Amino acid sequence: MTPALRTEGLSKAFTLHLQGGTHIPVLGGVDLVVHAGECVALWGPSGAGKSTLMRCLYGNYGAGAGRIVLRHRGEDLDLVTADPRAVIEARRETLGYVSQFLRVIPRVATRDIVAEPMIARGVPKEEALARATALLNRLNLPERLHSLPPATFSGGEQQRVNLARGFAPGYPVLLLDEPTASLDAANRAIVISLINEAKAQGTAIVGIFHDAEVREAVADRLFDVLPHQDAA
Ligand SMILES: Nc1ncnc2c1ncn2[C@@H]1O[C@H](COP(=O)(O)OP(=O)(O)OP(=O)(O)O)[C@@H](O)[C@H]1O
Repeated sequence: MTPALRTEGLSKAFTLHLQGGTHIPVLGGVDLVVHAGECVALWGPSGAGKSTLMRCLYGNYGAGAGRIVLRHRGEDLDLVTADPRAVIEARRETLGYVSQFLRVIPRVATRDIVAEPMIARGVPKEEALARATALLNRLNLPERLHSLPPATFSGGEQQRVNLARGFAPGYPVLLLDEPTASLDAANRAIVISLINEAKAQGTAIVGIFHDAEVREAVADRLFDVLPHQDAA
């Protein structure tokens, strides 16, 4: 089976230009393979490079070497060399990302923030808004908050808005960076259900789950992210 997402020899280092060009190697030769319907949890000590790998997978960080191959529209797309427009299109159609923190857009209502990626994928506005409302309700976000911008929401409320926005479109590949970090037990259980339902529908998931209970409930396997040998 063709993987939904894979990396081949992915390396990433940071160069601190304001610190005399200090070179910090983080990822070295990472070969990650994720298939449709499975959830792979990134695993490794603090500082090993899990978040860095996640950001590379979404194309937020350029790679130093190697390939990041996404199955997009039935073909392989190398996110490392792809044209920026192709990356944007892949994010719209194929690759979703739920980061830990919501990037708040001023004055835009929560319901619209959640509906926006669905509308961008061609879902009619009314249907997108209805799906947004249903998912926000499922995540226990009080209905009185749906029409407000989330700037003043609590950390857990903002995380649930982010989760609704990431899960609603049904991306074939979903990246989850600590999706339950700010949530209580009841909402964590709902997120576990959402992840397992997405897997059952064929979504390939890569996640960072510091919460052992969540990780054990959703992850099919762990992928070791090792501290770079030059960094030891
Ligand atoms: N933008 C950056 N510039 C310079 N160094 C960075 C940058 N981002 C991350 N690093 C460094 O890369 C290393 C890996 O960081 P990263 O956040 O990916 O680790 P992590 O495995 O996710 O850790 P944690 O489990 O603590 O969140 C760290 O040593 C960090 O200092």
